[in-house]
Amino acid sequence: MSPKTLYDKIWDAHLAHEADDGTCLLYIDRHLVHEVTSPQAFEGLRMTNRKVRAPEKTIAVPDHNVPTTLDRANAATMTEDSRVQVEALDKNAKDFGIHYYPVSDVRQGIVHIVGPEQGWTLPGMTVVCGDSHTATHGAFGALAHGIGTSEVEHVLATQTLIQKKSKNMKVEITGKLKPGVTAKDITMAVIGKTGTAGGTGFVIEYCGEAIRDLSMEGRMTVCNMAIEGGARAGLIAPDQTTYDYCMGRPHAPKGAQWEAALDWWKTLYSDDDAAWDEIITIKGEDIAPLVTWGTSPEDVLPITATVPAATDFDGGKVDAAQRSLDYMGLTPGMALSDIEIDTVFIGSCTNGRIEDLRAAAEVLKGKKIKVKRAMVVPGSGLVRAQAEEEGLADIFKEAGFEWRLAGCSMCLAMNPDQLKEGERCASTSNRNFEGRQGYKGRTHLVSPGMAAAAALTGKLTDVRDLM
Ligand SMILES: CC(C)[C@H](C(=O)O)[C@@H](O)C(=O)O
Ligand code: SF4
Repeated sequence: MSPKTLYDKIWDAHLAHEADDGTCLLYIDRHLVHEVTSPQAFEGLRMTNRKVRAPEKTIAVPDHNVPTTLDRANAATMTEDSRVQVEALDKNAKDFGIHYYPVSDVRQGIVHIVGPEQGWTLPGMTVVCGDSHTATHGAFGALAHGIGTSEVEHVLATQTLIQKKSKNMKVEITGKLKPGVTAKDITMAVIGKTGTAGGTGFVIEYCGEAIRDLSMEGRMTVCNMAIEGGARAGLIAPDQTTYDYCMGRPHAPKGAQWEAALDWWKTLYSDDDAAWDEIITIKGEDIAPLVTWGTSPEDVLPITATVPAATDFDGGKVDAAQRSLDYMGLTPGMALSDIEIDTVFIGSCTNGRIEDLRAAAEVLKGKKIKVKRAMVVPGSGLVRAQAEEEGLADIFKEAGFEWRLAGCSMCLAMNPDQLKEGERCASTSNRNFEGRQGYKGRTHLVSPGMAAAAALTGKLTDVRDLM
């Protein structure tokens, strides 16, 4: 047998049909659904009198539009558009008989946090969702693709996805990370190196000692941002860390089925002599705590650096860099650590898991924030409950953070949590595009520890100075 990458193995195991032009039909094991990209898909089924092909493999949860304040059960806190989308999901879930975690359920949260938490996402699976950050699930060694609304309809109706095979890229992070450096810094460092288009046409497998050393939470953070690097998916081969995370989850296999699953999962790695179309290597010890200065996730610099000048960039990027600097209101040459922040957001499918909250709480313990507004939005109701049990919620509240209910929140301006014009935010989310967190809002992407540090000083701050 010819050697294969992990991607090749999962692909081959799910290939239902291949046409002469290379167009393939992949079988889909899990279809995750949220309120924004699904209403028309369900409407399409209704209009043609079709059912959901595999309701037992289809899981829905509202997350993007839902308010995160304690009074959210009161629909008046939602805009009309949001209310319509969430109500449509309530109805569609019921009418089509799919698994559903409504807003009132403690298990509700961001779809990419709920799926793994409930044991829906498992190694070797194909996972899709009408959402680009579906890449997150690759942390389990699952082939996870973000899809568009017409594809959502196709998967609902057929449980298959039309795809062309991507190329294989290996991203190796060698050695150990330095203190204060996290999974978020790894994934930002990769995008800083490859650029937002570097992954185009590829599925990336992350490997190396620094990746192996990460918890599942950290691995999800890394794969989450594969999409910001342009990749079709991100993957990490499953190992004992993965099995330990999955074991005992509500929808993970049990008993003999667990043993059988484990036998298959243990075959899920890239063979030593597998062929790679591209290989990128970064030394773990070279990665510093990073921040973004511009309006693209590739605009990363170590917190110890200064704001660049547009002329520092190659011809093609000069105009974009100037526009970024103007939008962000920054002067070249100023220290990144002198940039004043008015809002801090800790949450999102990148960094809204329990370990992220622990990392932020560690920095905040016994201290008070200096920023105007800071909020922690746990990625799910269960993350929230666990953080309360561990005393993290008290640390956040005593420091001056708002302690919210689960949802996408200020990761994107689709719900009431938004930046005002000109406001500047240190955010643990994954996109710093213009207007992403609110009209004319300014976003600096950072790790949870760095977000906490910024909250304490009122400026972008090197978390290592507070450790
Ligand atoms: C709303 C949704 C389609 C979108 C995505 O696909 O990623 C959102 O989750 C985002 O992060 O921008
Ligand atoms: S948390 Fe942000 S990135 Fe993740 S799904 Fe929600 S809006 Fe998209």
